[in-house]
Amino acid sequence: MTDAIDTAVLPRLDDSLYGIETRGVSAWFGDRKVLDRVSLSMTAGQVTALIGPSGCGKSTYLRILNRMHEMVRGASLSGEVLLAGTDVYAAGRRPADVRRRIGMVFQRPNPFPAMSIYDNVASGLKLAGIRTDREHRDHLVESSLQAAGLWQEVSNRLRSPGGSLSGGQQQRLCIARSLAVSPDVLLMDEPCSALDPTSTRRVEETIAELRGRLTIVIVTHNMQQAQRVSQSCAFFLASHDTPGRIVEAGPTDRLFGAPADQRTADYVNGRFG
Ligand SMILES: Nc1ncnc2c1ncn2[C@@H]1O[C@H](COP(=O)(O)OP(=O)(O)OP(=O)(O)O)[C@@H](O)[C@H]1O
Repeated sequence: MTDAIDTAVLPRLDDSLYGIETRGVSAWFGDRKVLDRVSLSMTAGQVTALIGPSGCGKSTYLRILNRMHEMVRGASLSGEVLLAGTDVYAAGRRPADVRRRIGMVFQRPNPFPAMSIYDNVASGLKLAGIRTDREHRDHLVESSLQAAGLWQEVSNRLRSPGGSLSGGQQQRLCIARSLAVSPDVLLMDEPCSALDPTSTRRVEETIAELRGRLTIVIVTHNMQQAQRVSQSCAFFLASHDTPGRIVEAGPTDRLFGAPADQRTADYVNGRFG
């Protein structure tokens, strides 16, 4: 094992936090424009929540951040996505490398159900092409499960299948799998929408514990959740003839307590959407 590999997969420390920023990002599916010049800075080590009514482009925006948008046939985009000051769409940058630095957790937990809990977490390393020896892998699996808040519940059954866990545990397993490769950014697309309230709380606790260790961007429809987990918020809005735009972005307390735009006030107070 080389030092370079070791450093690449060690749990992240505060001094290596990177934020992510977009400048003038627009997106299309075919010739339909769904996002219009979205500029947003997502602060290193903080949780940024993307909120807004259904169809305003939140998930599309999230998927642009780690180059998943381009996997959809006919999809295109313009603008810049800067991670540590470098455009993730720069010529020569490999999408797989970008996705390793910017991980994603989806709406429905998607562990490999027949694969063991241990191997599910280790699969993150394998998929990223990171080779480790057994001892180091054990360490990474444990520290990733610890960071995802699942270690205590599974440490005595690491060889049980991932599919034997509850929905909430499976979602934390997916978080652990993402963390195993030490990403700079974790994207979460409505990670609790398929979970019961208790599991939701547990995932929210995990998000709170991860704060300060990496940068998190979460899409949520749940206004209470946005207030509980995020420090910054961006409110997206689209209409039938206008693509999604950011109406307002800033500290979560301000967006909910003293929004500058009436549409933000109406949305966060549940008057539409
Ligand atoms: N694969 C696709 N092909 C064509 N159009 C798409 C595709 N995915 C999304 N869209 C369209 O792009 C627009 C933005 O969708 P997106 O899913 O990003 O919105 P959203 O704000 O995340 O919605 P929701 O909150 O319902 O998940 C919508 O009009 C949607 O119909």
